[in-house]
Order: sequence, then C-alpha cells, then structure tokens
Amino acid sequence: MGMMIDGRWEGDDGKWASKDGKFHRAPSKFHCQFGGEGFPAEPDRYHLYVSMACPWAHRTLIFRKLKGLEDIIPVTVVDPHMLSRGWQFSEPEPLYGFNHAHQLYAKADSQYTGRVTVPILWDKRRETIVCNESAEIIRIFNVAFNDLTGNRDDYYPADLRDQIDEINAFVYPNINNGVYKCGFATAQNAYEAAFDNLFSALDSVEERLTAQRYLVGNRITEADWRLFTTLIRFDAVYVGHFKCNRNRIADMPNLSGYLRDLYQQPGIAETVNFSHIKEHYYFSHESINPTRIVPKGPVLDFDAPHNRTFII
Ligand SMILES: N[C@@H](CCC(=O)N[C@@H](CS)C(=O)NCC(=O)O)C(=O)O
Repeated sequence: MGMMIDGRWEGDDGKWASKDGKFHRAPSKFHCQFGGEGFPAEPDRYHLYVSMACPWAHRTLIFRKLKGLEDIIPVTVVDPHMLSRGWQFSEPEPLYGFNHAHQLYAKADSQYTGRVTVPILWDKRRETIVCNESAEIIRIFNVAFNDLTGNRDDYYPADLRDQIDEINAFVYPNINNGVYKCGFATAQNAYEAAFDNLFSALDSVEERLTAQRYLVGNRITEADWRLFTTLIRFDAVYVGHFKCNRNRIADMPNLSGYLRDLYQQPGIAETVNFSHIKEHYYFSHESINPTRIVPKGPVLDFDAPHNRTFII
C-alpha cells in the first residue's frame, strides 16, 4: 500500500500501522469550499470517483442517490483491487484517460503529499479536487444542488444537528473507524483493545435501537447512513477479514432489523455491491490475507422483513 510524496507515487509507505501497533487514519487534505464563486452548484461540472467497496465512498453514493444527483454528478467506479499502485481504473477514466487515482491527485496538486483515497469529488472546470472527505461531500450533496434538482429532502435538519453531531462523534471513532482499528492492528493488545471498544459501542447502539427506529428518533438522518455503510459490510468482511468476530450483526436483533430497514429504503440496494466489497478487502490487503482467497460466504438476506415499523 503506497502514498504520494511531493506529487510522486511511493510504492510502500508502511503507514497503516504505527510503532504502537495501532491503526491511525490520516486526515483528508482537500476540504470543501463549496458554493459561491469558487465551486458553484452547476450541472455537468463535477465528477465523483468512488470505490463500491469503500464505506466512506459509499456514503457519497447514497447521498447522490437520495438527493437525485445521478444526472448532475456522474460517477466513475475504481477497480475493487487496490494493489501496489493504489486505486486503479479497470478502464481509463473518462476525463483524462488516467489508469490510477493517484494521477488525479497529482493533477490537482503537483506537490501533493498524502494518501490517495476515495471518494474524490472533482471539478471539471477548475480541474482540481473539490473535496476528498466523505463527511463533507455528503453535507454538500444534502443541500447544494437543491435548486437544480428540486429535491429538498434534508438529512441534516437544523433542529436535529446537535443530536446528529453527537451520535456521529460516537459512531465514527468507535464503529466506522473501529473496525479498521481491529483489522489493521499489528499488536495483540492493540487489537484486543480495539475489539472490546468496538463491541461495547455496538452493544450501546443495539440498546439505543430498542426504543427508537433510527439513531435520532423516528426520522432517517445522516447519522443513520454513516452507520449503515459499516454495518452492511460487517458480516461479509469485518467479522472474518478484520477479526471483528465476537458476534455478527445478524446476531443483534435491533441492529440487524435496523440494517435491513435502511437497506430496503428506495434506491439503497443499488448502491451496495458485495462482489466489490469482498473482492476489495480480501484481495487487496495482502498483509492480512496473503493467499488472496475471497470467501464464498456468508449467505445474507437483507430483503427479509425488518419488523421495525412498530417502533414509533
Ligand atoms: N476520510 C476519508 C477516508 C477515505 C478512505 O480512507 N478511503 C479508503 C478506502 S475505504 C482509501 O481510499 N484508502 C486508500 C489509502 O489510504 O491508501 C473519507 O471519509 O472520505
């Protein structure tokens, strides 16, 4: 797994785990300054690069779908295999014919130093990265194109923002990133601490969902979609590949019903691609799975009844 140093691709960075054996996620470098003169909301101006495997990129695909942005913001999907040159395109990508995502980063900033991550929101006019932070991209998608699409669905409503921020601040480090802290730990004690922390957080959300249908009451918000992209991958990859195996989500009645409830919302199933999810994790992380064998199971049925509508 590599990264970019001064605008050039460096093959092996050894950065996934630090000396303490813990996984530390690097912060994103391109932050959104959307709107106004800089990056106005316009059709045929932006392009989204995603991996169908990546939970962070998945957030942006969900918001693109929910907010009716498919005609306004085209998408290019990277190959599921992320190998020695980082994210690659199965066919040259449509804007420049690049074969690798790192070429986009170099085009945006010829001196770029950092990781080459997806999602990438690209501005075709300025030929640069608008943003490579999914948490910010979904906030843009939530409102910025409303006048163009007429879609005013709001997943970060003003009256719920404090509650959404609070639950996000819990779910991100403990669950979204918590699975990575288990999977990329390189010391037994770091793994065990991450494992205990992850399952204690899942227990707490399981409890929370006893009395309410969604994370913030009875309305789906951004907080739910941010949790969804981790939960949907959990039994297929995190249980086995990342050793998050105290139990499956399928064994947690509230969380599994909640997961099916979200999966069955209109358009969401189309954003989920288990072939890319399993191929990416099991094939790309050679240090975790050197044989690169991708398991055939598990058999999962997210179309089964969720039985959550009785909860007000
Ligand atoms: N903070 C970023 C994280 C994105 C991220 O880490 N994406 C992963 C894929 S799941 C990636 O591209 N990793 C490649 C690398 O770090 O080299 C976001 O949420 O947008």
